[in-house]
Amino acid sequence: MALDRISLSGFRNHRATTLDGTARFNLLVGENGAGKTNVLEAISLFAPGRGLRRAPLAEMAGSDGPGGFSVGASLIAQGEEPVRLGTLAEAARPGRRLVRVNGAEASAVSLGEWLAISWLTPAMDRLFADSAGARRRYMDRLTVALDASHARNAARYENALRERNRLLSGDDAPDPTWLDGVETQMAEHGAALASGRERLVAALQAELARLPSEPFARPELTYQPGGPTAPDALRDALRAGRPRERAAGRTLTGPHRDELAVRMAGKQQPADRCSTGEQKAMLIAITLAHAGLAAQGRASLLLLDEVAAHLDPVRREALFERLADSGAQVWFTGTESAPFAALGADAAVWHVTGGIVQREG
Ligand SMILES: Nc1ncnc2c1ncn2[C@@H]1O[C@H](COP(=O)(O)OP(=O)(O)OP(=O)(O)O)[C@@H](O)[C@H]1O
Repeated sequence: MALDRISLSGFRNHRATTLDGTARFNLLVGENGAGKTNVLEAISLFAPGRGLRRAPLAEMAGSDGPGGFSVGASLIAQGEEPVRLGTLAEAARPGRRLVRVNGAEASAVSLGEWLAISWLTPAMDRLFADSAGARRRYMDRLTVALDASHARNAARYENALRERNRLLSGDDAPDPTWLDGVETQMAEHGAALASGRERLVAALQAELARLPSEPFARPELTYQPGGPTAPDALRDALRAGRPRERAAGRTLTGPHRDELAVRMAGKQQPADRCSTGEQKAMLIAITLAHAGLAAQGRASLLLLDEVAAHLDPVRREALFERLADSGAQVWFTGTESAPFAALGADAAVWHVTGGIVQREG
């Protein structure tokens, strides 16, 4: 299964772009600022959530258009009717993204029944050095691709956490009955959130352990919970922590303090102290492991923004081999096509210039 026809209308600098007859490997080539990443971002909207740049919808609407956008695609599976997928934002309904499957309105979460999308972008290069919050968001994004209900657990926990922090930081002493109710919510959704992250990291770790550690540095991942992970234990910890947390004015235990610890296999130092190239190699390894886990009989898409051109020839070839084994439909961006020559006839080359896309040949 793969996306066959993709169309962008009023999306950033793409007024009306259609990519017809996409291939197993697709290379978007063009100068800086041409609109290559914009195509990847549009495709990423077929995953539940905020897309590859985490941008607000209004920002994605073309600045010279009416203030909305639409992205459509057809998904083909051998011997079956194509499935038409669409997502759009309308100027009249700010902040709301509509999803359509075969013309009928659907939820963003339902897109996960059809597609699993993984991506790697230059913005993720700082993931290991960034704040723990960035790694929590990363864990959540990867978990949602495996289990869409994780997004609901995360949102409900966040809401309850915000409410508890509001109560703790108020001028008046918080009402204990109100706190009881909020903590029960936090315990239920927080335990589900923690268990989703824990399962993700265990599954990724198992997948990574099967891969050779050459030529891509293999990361070792550990999930470090920010509090008890069982509902009762979390509720007890929250209750016991009330005096201290009232003094601090915020909640100090729970999955909002989780951490994803990463180090390179065979090295003791944490990932943020590894070289830039080693960090990139570990990110590639995690992305490929995740794509392998996420596929589960669905169409698997990998969006690799400016990845291949930064690899040396040995690693680039190894990446292409692993991608060929993965079964995923792959979308690369690059400023030139030469680094992708080894993909040969399996790759479609799409030239992007000022928001206009043309297929080579
Ligand atoms: N809402 C918008 N409306 C119109 N144009 C936009 C909008 N948002 C971004 N752009 C334009 O899109 C272009 C950037 O596109 P994109 O990030 O896809 O470039 P790219 O080809 O990936 O470049 P690079 O190789 O530098 O990463 C810029 O020219 C920017 O001005």
